[in-house]
Amino acid sequence: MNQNKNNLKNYQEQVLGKIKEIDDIKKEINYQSIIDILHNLNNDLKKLKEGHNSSLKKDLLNDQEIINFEKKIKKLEQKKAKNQAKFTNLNNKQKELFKIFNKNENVIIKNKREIAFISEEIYKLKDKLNFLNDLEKLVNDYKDSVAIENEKIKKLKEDLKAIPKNNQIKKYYIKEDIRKAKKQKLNLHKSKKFTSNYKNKIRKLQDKLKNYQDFKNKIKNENKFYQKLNQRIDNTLNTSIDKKVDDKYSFDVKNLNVWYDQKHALYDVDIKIPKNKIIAIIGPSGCGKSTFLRTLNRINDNIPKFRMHGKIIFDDEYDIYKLRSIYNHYKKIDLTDLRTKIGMIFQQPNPFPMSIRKNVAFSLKISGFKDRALTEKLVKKALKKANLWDEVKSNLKAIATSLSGGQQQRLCIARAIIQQPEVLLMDEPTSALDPKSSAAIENLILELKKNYTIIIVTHSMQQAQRVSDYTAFFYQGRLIEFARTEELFNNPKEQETKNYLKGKFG
Ligand SMILES: Nc1ncnc2c1ncn2[C@@H]1O[C@H](COP(=O)(O)OP(=O)(O)OP(=O)(O)O)[C@@H](O)[C@H]1O
Repeated sequence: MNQNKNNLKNYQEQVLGKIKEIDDIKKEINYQSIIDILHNLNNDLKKLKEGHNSSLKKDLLNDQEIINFEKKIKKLEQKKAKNQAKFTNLNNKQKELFKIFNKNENVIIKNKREIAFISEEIYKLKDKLNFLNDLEKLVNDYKDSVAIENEKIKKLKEDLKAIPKNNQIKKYYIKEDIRKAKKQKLNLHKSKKFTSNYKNKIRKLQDKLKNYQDFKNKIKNENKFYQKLNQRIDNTLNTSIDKKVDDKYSFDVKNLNVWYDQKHALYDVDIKIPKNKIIAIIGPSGCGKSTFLRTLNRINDNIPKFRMHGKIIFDDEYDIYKLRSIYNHYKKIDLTDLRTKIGMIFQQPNPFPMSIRKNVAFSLKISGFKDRALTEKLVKKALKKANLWDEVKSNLKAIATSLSGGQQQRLCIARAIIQQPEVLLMDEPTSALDPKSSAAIENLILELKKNYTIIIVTHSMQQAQRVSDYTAFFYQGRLIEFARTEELFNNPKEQETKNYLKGKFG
């Protein structure tokens, strides 16, 4: 363990050393403007050389000026070479760091699997131990029983002595009782032996359990170590030359086309969805609103003959159809993780047929989270965020389907929130609800905006205007107009949008 700790420490020092090297190079070459510097140097050199040649030809420069020019050219060439070398060095070092990041990430994933496996083993062992502990209690009972049998035999022997010699029948019965008691003692002995073997086993199992628990903690700590280290690497890489994001976007959709078999459902959609805003998607029935929404967390993948072309960048970094960073091809994202970050709420509330508490805690449970106390806290927090806590706190054990439609929808929102998503996709979340419940959901959406990007498909133009910051209008599979909601409704630019708002179709 200590040896391992030292190894990890050395490894950490190595990686931190690499990070420092990169930071130093960045500082030295002012990496943000390195491309500009190289570009300018190239231009200067070109000009100087041209000037030099033409001046020589025209005989306009004296010898000293020629020497000065040549010196200047040489100096700049050296500067360029030096910067270029540093730049190349920086790129190579960053590549190395990408690789280390990826390697660490693999270890983390492997360790997580191992932790899940060990947790399962620990669970089984504890079960066995409980059973054996019960058996051990029986051993103690046996001891008492043996003592009783001994007492019985002693008493019977005394009785036997006291019986007159000629009373053979009585003697026979007492001897029979003694024989039975001895037999019983023998049985008890056998049982005792049997159970004391188990005692050994219990000890062994307890040792094994302790080893497992220690091992689990060790892996957990190791993972914390790798995660911290990768965070450091990520921070260094994320300030790399390529990545410069001023405005933050949850999605950058580029040239998206979608087909269901022969049906071309979306055409060349380009849209950037700003972070922590509410975006309404409107348009007549069948224009592709749901298709667009469902393409953002890839649940359309499940539809047979679904096909897409184009690119969707999530959170300024991940290509969601390639499942990797656009800056670092080694940095991958898992589809399940992605869907955790992009929660979805459907038209019909769909609580599971289990208690309110279990519904909200569901995702924690299936991801193997076993800390009961923390689960309770997170469930409460999610229900509070979903504005449902006060209505259900006294009866968390009630079956979720007994709630009203509006409450069920807020429960589904709590179930999505507990996964700490970054985006909530909502497909007509209020169309199955009465006006009062709809208003509660709308208020909730407005509150949630602080923490999440919300994209909401709605048939109601009033709702779009009430809740959203931006509105996208789709028509016949095309994104016709995307603008601030006020602008789109008061001053639409496109003829189709004007027609739709006037109620000419849909
Ligand atoms: N699973 C599918 N298989 C084949 N075609 C589909 C499928 N899902 C949707 N479509 C078609 O794709 C087009 C877009 O449908 P989509 O459901 O995205 O539209 P929408 O604007 O959400 O409609 P609505 O407002 O009626 O819900 C429609 O012509 C629809 O018939």
